Amino acid sequence: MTAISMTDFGALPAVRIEGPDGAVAIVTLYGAHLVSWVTSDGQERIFCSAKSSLDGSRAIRGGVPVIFPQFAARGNGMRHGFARVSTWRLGDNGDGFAEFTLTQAELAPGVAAAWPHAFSLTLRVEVLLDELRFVMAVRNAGTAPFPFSAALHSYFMIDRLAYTAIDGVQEGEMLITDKYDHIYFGVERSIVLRSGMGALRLDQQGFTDAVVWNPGAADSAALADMEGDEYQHFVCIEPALIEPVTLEAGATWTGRHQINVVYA
Ligand SMILES: O=P(O)(O)OC[C@H]1O[C@@H](O)[C@H](O)[C@@H](O)[C@@H]1O
Repeated sequence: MTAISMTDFGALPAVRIEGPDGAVAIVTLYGAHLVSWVTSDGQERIFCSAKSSLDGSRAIRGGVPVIFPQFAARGNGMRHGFARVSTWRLGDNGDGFAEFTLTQAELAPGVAAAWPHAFSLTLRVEVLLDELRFVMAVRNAGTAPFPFSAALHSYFMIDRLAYTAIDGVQEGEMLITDKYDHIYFGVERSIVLRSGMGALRLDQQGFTDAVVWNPGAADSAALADMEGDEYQHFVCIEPALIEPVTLEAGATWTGRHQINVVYA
């Protein structure tokens, strides 16, 4: 059985997507936020903080936040955009996949007034054999162009930072021991994340850049929604479109991200 069903994650309504090999992903309607991906070997691959709000009062800390239409504080709007704090609608769905949609109509009135563009955002989440696949599409449904940035701010679970290496973002293997926050522009290769929990291969199309982030001990202690040494147990590797792209009226931009389990 590879169907989808409704569930809860904390106080948030969510969609459970089961793949052909028994892998399961959970996506909350709040943010179209993937909060869990358990592969067929029973291993959780995605980090979510034990202190995260799970009631829609603020963005979820962990999972795969959808960043749109602004990256971080690079603009005058809401930090990392409004998509992660808006409630999306469940759209087309079937065996092993679900699509989520957000348009101007779903936005809180203040948010819609601050970003007055007719848009349609779709996120397709598909659970395949040892693979998680995202397709994010932004459509300009209005009559004038608008600029946007986008990212899938993926928090990957690792056992410890010290046992973790990232390949494919720079020359040679990259190691993180504490705070790290860097944008790699023009990523063209597969990225491989290796940790004591095995390896994941990350591929992206449409997203031109990748952000690698970990808050380290000091910044993590300052985050109200992260506890203790949790920063040791994730690394964010985010397919991103950092420099705003102008989308013409009627046009659609598509970004894709595939995460594959790599067996040695
Ligand atoms: O705390 P937020 O808004 O979820 O942002 C987390 C991090 O997101 C990353 O994408 C940024 O590069 C970091 O600078 C930022 O701290």
